[in-house]
Amino acid sequence: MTHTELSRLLEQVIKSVQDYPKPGILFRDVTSLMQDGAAFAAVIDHLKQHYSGHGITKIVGTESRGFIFGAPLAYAMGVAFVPVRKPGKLPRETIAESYQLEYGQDTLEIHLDAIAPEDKVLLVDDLLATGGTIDATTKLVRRLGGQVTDATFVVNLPDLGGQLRLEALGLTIHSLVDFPGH
Ligand SMILES: O=P(O)(O)OC[C@H]1O[C@H](OP(=O)(O)OP(=O)(O)O)[C@H](O)[C@@H]1O
Ligand SMILES: Nc1ncnc2[nH]cnc12
Repeated sequence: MTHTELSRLLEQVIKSVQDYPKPGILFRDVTSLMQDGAAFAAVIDHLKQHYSGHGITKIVGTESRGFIFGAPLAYAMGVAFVPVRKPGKLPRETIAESYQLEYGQDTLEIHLDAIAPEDKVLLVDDLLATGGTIDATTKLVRRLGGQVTDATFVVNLPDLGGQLRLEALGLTIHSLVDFPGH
């Protein structure tokens, strides 16, 4: 399946919910994509192919929807998966970064021993909005000495500016479908 064909499929299977979780937010719901096994597999297969030969050693996925795409991609690529979690969820020693969301503020944590300096890390999340989540995740991985050059998303909301924000951090962004507006 080409990137264009996959984009068209994702436009059809990802449902939109007006005013969730707050008035004014148009929520792009990837659970409707996961309910379609062929579409879910097409996403993972595409990303595996896209990143083959990039020398990726670890995938970092951000709680919670980043786990849904990051873990199967890590399995498919035969590399490690590292979860970045919301506060107080990781049992061993962590470092933390706070960030702004489209609809709130939060903190993310990573285990101190999860990244080694030689690691080449791919960041995975379901959706790119303002970029705050992956900005914070990039900082966590870089503080541990990991190399981060790429981040991938199923959905990009280009009008929220996340892609430009992450490109300013030196990341190359690959996303599968763009939805205009907020
Ligand atoms: O680009 P940003 O403006 O940071 O927004 C995108 C982030 O927001 C959502 O996660 P959320 O924090 O709602 O958590 P969830 O995955 O646990 O639902 C989404 O899954 C991304 O991680
Ligand atoms: N509009 C949106 N839809 C789904 N998840 C989101 N995370 C941040 N903004 C979002």
